[in-house]
Amino acid sequence: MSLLATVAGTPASPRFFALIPCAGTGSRAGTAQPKQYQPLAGLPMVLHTLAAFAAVPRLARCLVVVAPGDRFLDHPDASFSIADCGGATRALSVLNGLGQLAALGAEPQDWVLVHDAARCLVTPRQIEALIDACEHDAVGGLLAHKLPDTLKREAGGRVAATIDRSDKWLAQTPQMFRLGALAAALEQAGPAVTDEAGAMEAAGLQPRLVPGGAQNFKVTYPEDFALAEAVLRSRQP
Ligand SMILES: Nc1ccn([C@@H]2O[C@H](COP(=O)(O)OP(=O)(O)OP(=O)(O)O)[C@@H](O)[C@H]2O)c(=O)n1
Ligand SMILES: C[C@](O)(CO)[C@H](O)COP(=O)(O)O
Repeated sequence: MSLLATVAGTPASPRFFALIPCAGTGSRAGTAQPKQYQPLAGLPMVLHTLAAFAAVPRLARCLVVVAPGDRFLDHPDASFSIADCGGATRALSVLNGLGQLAALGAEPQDWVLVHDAARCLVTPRQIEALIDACEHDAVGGLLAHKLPDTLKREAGGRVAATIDRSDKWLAQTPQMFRLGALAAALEQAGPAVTDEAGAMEAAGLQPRLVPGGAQNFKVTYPEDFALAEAVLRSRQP
């Protein structure tokens, strides 16, 4: 037990941090600038993402990881911190961001909620639901969406089989794990792992699946922008 915890008489509670990987190029989106900076309903996409996290009082700090030299978000009174330590893959951007959080005072036992800048439709209620479901969990977990459609396996442009979908989920973000365990798992898994849960699974752990929702999709392809814009406008008063 740390000195602080001994003095206070109770174990120090882990804190909650948000880490937003925002250093991708958005190659599938076909936009001139990285997709996370495209205007949507009057604001750059990532500012919608950050507004959702700013509305969760339990978060101690939100760190945005951008590409080296990226000054798009520089702002003196921002409710978030920025580190231009993005890497060549999402996993490297997250790993570098975890190092920055540690340098800013986050402890290995603190929780980190990693969320794609490009999932701009996440709501404060969904973030709270993930924390509520995972804060007493030994491992942590992720928002995910149960597969809504019939699932096919393809071979040469034709259906080879219909797959049982009853146990299939689409992984979303945020994904919430302890900082120390996540950093170790990402180091071990290597730069190609596509989500935090995958790194934890490779370490032999079973992250908890927490229902997200169809609207928490990742803006990935050109047609996704119009859908995201429509949802954002439908939420405006
Ligand atoms: N080297 C990278 C790659 C991705 N990301 C971030 O990870 C999130 C999810 O990744 P994805 O949608 O795959 O974004 P991109 O890699 O930018 O897209 P694409 O694969 O189409 O190039 C995005 O917010 C993206 O900015 C990152 O921080 N660093
Ligand atoms: C983390 C993620 O959003 C979960 O679905 C996803 O893996 C991000 O990257 P991808 O390259 O589009 O899979």
